[in-house]
Amino acid sequence: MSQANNDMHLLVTGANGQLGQCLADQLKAQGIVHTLLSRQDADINDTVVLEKIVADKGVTAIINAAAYTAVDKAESEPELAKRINEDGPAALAKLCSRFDIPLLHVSTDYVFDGNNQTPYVETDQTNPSGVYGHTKLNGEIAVQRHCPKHIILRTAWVFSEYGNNFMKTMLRLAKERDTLGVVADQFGCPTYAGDIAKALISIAQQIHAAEQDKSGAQARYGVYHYAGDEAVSWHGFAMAIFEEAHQQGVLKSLPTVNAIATEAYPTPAKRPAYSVLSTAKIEGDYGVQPSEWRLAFAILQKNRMAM
Ligand SMILES: NC(=O)C1=CN([C@@H]2O[C@H](COP(=O)(O)OP(=O)(O)OC[C@H]3O[C@@H](n4cnc5c(N)ncnc54)[C@H](OP(=O)(O)O)[C@@H]3O)[C@@H](O)[C@H]2O)C=CC1
Ligand SMILES: Cc1cn([C@H]2C[C@H](O)[C@@H](COP(=O)(O)OP(=O)(O)O[C@H]3O[C@@H](C)C(=O)[C@@H](O)[C@H]3O)O2)c(=O)[nH]c1=O
Repeated sequence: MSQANNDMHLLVTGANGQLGQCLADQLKAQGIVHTLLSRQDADINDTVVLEKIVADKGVTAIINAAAYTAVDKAESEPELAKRINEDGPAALAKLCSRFDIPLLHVSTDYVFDGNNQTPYVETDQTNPSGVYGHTKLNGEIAVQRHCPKHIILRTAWVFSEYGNNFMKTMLRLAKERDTLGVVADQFGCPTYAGDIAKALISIAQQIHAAEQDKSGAQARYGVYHYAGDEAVSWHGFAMAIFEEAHQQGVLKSLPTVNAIATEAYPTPAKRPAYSVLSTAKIEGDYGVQPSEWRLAFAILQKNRMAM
């Protein structure tokens, strides 16, 4: 069931999530032929429905933006998290393999334990701490096992104008309270979902071109890290959010933001203390630049799109 010599047609699962909606915006803006599937349209585990869509539409690659992303809730719903983060990607990988098309799957910095002191590269040892990270890692393993033509894009600390994210939580809390406590001993790289969408589409286009290239150019598959260009603590991220929001007039006054230790903010799931991702490999192989998260954030604030 090969899809060779077709025009590119991207299928996006999880289309109502924050990454899914950014993908939809970019695909429409770039005039790329695509099909968007929300959970209501098709569950990623429902291979009968998905197989028909791939065949009928001549899909040439799938981008899986569907996931279970409630990090703390996953600790009490491990079976549901497994179904969405492991079984779903496994089903998609088998489907892509049957059609001989690439699967671009999205994963997380939470596959690492956070004990590194230098940015994580793709070959570093994984060792997730919580259910979410465990299920995401098992999803990666399933994709690698079942679909040779895979891109696993690990990203981190995602924010956007859509859905739920740390930026929106902070802006909401700043309206409700004068004082907040935010952990200052966990470090990572905020990443704008719109930039992840651009990165995924660019990779899909480059793979498609290589697959069509009769000269023998090879598509590069494997695990890639993609994240923001500057590492901060959650406290640093919160300060950046508030300062920009204040400057743009979104917040009338700055809240007091206390820098606290992880122990002072107990959560059901343990998070990595350090999950900075090196983006050197994706820059080298695909020419994709890291997310300029402060710039993206400023644009969202300026356009009043961050509330
Ligand atoms: N958010 C973050 O900070 C980070 C996210 N990531 C990864 O990035 C990817 C995108 O995350 P993000 O956009 O933030 O996630 P969201 O939670 O915003 O979106 C996930 C989407 O998946 C859908 N979904 C859930 N279960 C199924 C299912 N069984 N079948 C079809 N669709 C389903 C959800 O539908 P519904 O709305 O109906 O629940 C939701 O629309 C995920 O792989 C995530 O693990 C990586 C690092 C950081
Ligand atoms: C709301 C809040 C959170 N925190 C802390 C808790 C936690 O350590 C950190 C981040 O909190 P959140 O629960 O909002 O973020 P969290 O859900 O851990 O975000 C993660 O989501 C998943 C999907 C990923 O893949 C990760 O890359 C990462 O983005 O901030 C505070 O210290 N004070 C606060 O008021």
